[in-house]
Amino acid sequence: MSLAFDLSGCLSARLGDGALEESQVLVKAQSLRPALDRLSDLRSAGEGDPEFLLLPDRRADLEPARDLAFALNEACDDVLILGTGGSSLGGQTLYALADAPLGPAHPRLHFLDNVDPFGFERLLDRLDLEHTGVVAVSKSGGTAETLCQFAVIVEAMIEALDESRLASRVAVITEPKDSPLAALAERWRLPRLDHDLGVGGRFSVLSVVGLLPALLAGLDAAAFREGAAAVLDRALGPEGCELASPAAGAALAVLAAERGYSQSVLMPYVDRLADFGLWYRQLWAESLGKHGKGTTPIRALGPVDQHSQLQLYLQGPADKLFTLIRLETEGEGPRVAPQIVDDPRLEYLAGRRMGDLLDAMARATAETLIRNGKPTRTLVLERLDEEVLGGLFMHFMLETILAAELLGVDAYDQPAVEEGKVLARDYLAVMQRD
Ligand SMILES: O=P(O)(O)OC[C@H]1O[C@](O)(CO)[C@@H](O)[C@@H]1O
Repeated sequence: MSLAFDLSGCLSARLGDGALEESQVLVKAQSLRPALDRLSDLRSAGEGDPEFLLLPDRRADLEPARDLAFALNEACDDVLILGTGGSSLGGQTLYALADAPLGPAHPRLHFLDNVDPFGFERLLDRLDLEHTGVVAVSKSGGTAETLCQFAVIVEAMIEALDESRLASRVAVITEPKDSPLAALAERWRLPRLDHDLGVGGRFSVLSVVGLLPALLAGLDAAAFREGAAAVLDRALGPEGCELASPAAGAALAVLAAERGYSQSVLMPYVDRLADFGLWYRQLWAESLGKHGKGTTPIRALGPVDQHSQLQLYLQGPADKLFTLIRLETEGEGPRVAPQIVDDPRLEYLAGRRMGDLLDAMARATAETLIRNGKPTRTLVLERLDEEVLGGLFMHFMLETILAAELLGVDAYDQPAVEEGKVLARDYLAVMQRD
């Protein structure tokens, strides 16, 4: 499995004089060779940082996750996945791949990643807690929003089920060390999966953090890792600096940023990848946005955002680098019956399939962006399944850490977000308790 990213729409051959030359991108990508070799050595050694690179080759950690998924599947019609940022977005993206509704064999998953009491209480009111499971995910075990959700739900579950049955419905994924969430799990002897110590939240999608929700939805967890492994093999091997590689994607983003392209739009034409854009947004933003560096990730969805954002993309500031992802859908989906649209003005639609329209829209937008001089990278997928999605995750994680390498920033920390967290606690401290 390989992902054929096409960068030609970002280069002078298509965009004209003044645009980036292919050779510039390739030279920059080549400068990442030592970094790629380091990552390759790490993978061969089977240990070291960044540990997320080792996940595609692991299987043993999936066994306890399968057991937990099986137990929750047996007991629950609904499972709430509590957590935020990297503890939620990967799972949400994987879940979007599952066919919904999933049928009696699998529970409905609800990803609660916010603390707006309105939506929270509305969902809780609708659930039958007797048949509801909860998985709280937090790498640090100390995130206020997740702990607040957890405390509220545990109390409701104790009331509905009795404390003695809590461990049959509530589980936790957190690092194997002391934390407020770990202590609560210990207090009620809740089942617990380890969040790998060396895997950052936004790099955790291929760990049990993303794969437990996938297993709950009946997806093939190992296949995600196989797809990621295939991308990794190629990215770290002799083809690692060719134009379609993550190294070239990183080089392109950094070179484009130097020319004022300070925003990066990811626009899939696939509903099932709508959440992928949210996952990518955190990955790119938190990993690169430091010391005045980084570019702003923008999540779009085609064709719907053609009718909302495209005007700006075409005639607004020339500051955006585009990545369009399309799935081959020509000839697929429901057909527009010619007898219903027997109006000459609709002749272009008569007898066409919905997938024809989607495909035509995606191709037309890519071409229009390029004709208007907007650097546009495209990826055409022949299919979308666990293997391909696993490969996409790995491609973008590699692209991100390689861009960090070029920018000279640490891809794995997010020091600036702490300030607001501390201030929020100060505000809470002076609020009245009832
Ligand atoms: O998994 P945790 O520790 O609850 O953190 C959730 C998210 O919060 C952040 O630390 C940012 O506040 C993200 O990096 C992380 O994905």
